[in-house]
Amino acid sequence: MPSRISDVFRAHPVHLHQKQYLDFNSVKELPESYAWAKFNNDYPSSVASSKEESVPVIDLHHPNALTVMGHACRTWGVFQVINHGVPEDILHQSLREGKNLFSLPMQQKLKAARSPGGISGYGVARIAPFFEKLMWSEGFTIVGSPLEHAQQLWPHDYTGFCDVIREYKKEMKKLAGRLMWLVLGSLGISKEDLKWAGPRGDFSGAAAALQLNSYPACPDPDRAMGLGVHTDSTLLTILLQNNTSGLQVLKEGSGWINVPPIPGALVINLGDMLQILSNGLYQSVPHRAVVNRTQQRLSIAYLYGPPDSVLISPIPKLVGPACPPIYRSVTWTEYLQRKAKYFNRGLSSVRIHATKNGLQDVNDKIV
Ligand SMILES: O=C(O)CCC(=O)C(=O)O
Ligand SMILES: [Fe+2]
Repeated sequence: MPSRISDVFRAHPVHLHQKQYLDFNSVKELPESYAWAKFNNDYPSSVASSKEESVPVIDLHHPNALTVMGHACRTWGVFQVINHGVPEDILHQSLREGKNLFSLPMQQKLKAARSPGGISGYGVARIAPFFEKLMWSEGFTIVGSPLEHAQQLWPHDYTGFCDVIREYKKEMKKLAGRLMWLVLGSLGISKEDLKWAGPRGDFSGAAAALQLNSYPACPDPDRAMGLGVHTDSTLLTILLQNNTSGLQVLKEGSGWINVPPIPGALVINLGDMLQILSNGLYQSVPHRAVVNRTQQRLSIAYLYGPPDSVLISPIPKLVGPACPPIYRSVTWTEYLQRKAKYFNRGLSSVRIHATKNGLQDVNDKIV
């Protein structure tokens, strides 16, 4: 069982899959192009963790929330939050809209297909080219207004979807700003230390995308993979999952740990930009999604990053002679381009003390 991150994150060669849209519901047997098991040991049934460890659950109303969050960020890079202030109604409505979307006939979904080189729309996971086998999932990405794609999906009835998505994004933006100050506060960082958070410190210029994911029931779940291991390129990601398990995080020394759905809770992942900002004190968490035989799993990821063109570098307060900056400054736009090219070596590609070839494996992460 690989329990070290370095054992799992191999350099994935790039695979140019024929663009494949599988109508998952019509498939009775796992197609060979989706069977991961024979090709490496990074498939679900080979790597279940035997340890009884669980991702911290943080009550945002608790007076100790900041301290507990600091510990969770240092040791896990992921936690769940409850009492987060987002109305349960809007969580349910968003999942329902996601379910409706993925239930549409394939030819309808393809009307809103992500164009080559495009960002928004329906399609396979963006990280697919870095894996040899295809993933048992479909996705829908929303950047900016959902209107154009919603009109393609539901020409006569798109306002319901748009209203819910707009409301959801508004709630997520508010929560993400709050979480940022808790995470940064746990490092001793205050509003004066981060000018790009804006004059009110509300991260008004922050950039974000919404990623809806569907993992259909799978005829051979032990040999399939919903979403391959990756870290998010974000500052942080707020993830809503329906009542079906599937998300797993990789914990150094422990292996894959399930992140079970808790009704009303949201999962928070730290991303690569926060690792840069915190000079490696807080690390982005490798995660993946596995599938099951009987139930469709849905998730909605709010991918939250800094304003596109702001140069992000380790916060000056966190560097000094004893801990020099590990990363050079980089905008989110540049970082996303690097991630699209180098994938799991994205962070290493902006390290200041890089190896001779300019790159290090992502897992030479600072511990
Ligand atoms: O579906 C999940 O639980 C994970 C989704 C995810 O990691 C992503 O969209 O980046
Ligand atoms: Fe992710």
